Amino acid sequence: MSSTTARKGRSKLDRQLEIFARFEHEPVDVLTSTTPTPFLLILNAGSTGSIGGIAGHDLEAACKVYPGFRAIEMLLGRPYSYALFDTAQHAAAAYAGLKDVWIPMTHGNAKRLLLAFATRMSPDVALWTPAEVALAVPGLTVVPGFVSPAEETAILSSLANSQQESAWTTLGKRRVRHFGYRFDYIRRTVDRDTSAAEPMPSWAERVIAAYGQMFPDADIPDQLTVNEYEPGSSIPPHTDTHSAFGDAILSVSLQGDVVMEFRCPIDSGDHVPSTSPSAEDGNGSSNDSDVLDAALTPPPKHTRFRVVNVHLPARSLLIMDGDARYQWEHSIRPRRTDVVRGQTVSRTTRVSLTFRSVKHEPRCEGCPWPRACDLAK
Ligand SMILES: O=C(O)CCC(=O)C(=O)O
Ligand SMILES: [Fe+2]
Repeated sequence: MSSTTARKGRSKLDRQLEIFARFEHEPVDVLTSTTPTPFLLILNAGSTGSIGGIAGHDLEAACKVYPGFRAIEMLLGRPYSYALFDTAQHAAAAYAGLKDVWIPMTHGNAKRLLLAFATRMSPDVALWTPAEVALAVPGLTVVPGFVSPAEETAILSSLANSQQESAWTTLGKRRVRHFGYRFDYIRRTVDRDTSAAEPMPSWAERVIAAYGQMFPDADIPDQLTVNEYEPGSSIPPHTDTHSAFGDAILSVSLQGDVVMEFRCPIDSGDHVPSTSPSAEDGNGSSNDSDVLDAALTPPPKHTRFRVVNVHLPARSLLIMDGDARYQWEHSIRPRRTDVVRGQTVSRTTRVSLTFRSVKHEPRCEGCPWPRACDLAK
């Protein structure tokens, strides 16, 4: 390559980096890394169509010949995308192979990719592979296909039994129902009198048994909250009450998919570079009049968060443990659509089964996450 061409290439890269930084609201040096990361950033191939309109499958075809390739992530309306690799070394090999190479496109000419390494994925990308989720939020596990379609149908029809209509409580725009133990929304803790809740149904015992088989060392849940969300309904950001429930919190998604948001205050010892505006800045949760199974103390205004969106497909199991359970907050934003793998998908009714193990005394000894702990307040 001549030095003039190299100079031109460099300034084009710089320009695209600036555009990228504007979308991501962070400086380029925070968003990108000079040493390889698993996130290969493709600065001139996105889903806008205005910058050459390379298709996702063209990028995939170019990347999948490199070992360790996992997926292409595109965001609607953004001029950049990501190629995800298992490790930084795999991404480095692909970078070396793809840099300065013309990539054939289905619709038209070839295109030369402008590449860099990103320190993380955009928080607007909903993660959808279990490996990505585990990397992004410590203690978070997604098990796709945990419940079979037949079991899903059986559970939903049992819950739809019209004779049990009165067992549901409406909270904001969602309905809830408690089995095993009830949650006391006034005292914001679990009601330890088992007669206050419906007994665990046989289908819940089957779900618990399947979990116990998969994770033989885990505590066996004895409390279940069923949430039913219509499209557009939400649950505000919260951490499930530390003093009331044990380590793992499980959520089984049924009937509809959703994108769940996880967030962690930036200065809480989790030193990660990604930020996103606080919910007060426009995602609708400050107007959320909802109540939930948590000691909810809103974080101070202008708190900056590391935000990770996670796609929960119907019939998947989500496990929140460790930091994900005790430090990160989870929420469902009040939207009618989610963006998953670059596609806008309409939400449908979603029923979630949240399984927890009740602590028989309120306690959370020596909590390493005091900021999120109801007893440390
Ligand atoms: O709908 C879900 O998956 C989560 C529900 C939840 O966070 C809760 O009930 O505490
Ligand atoms: Fe929760």
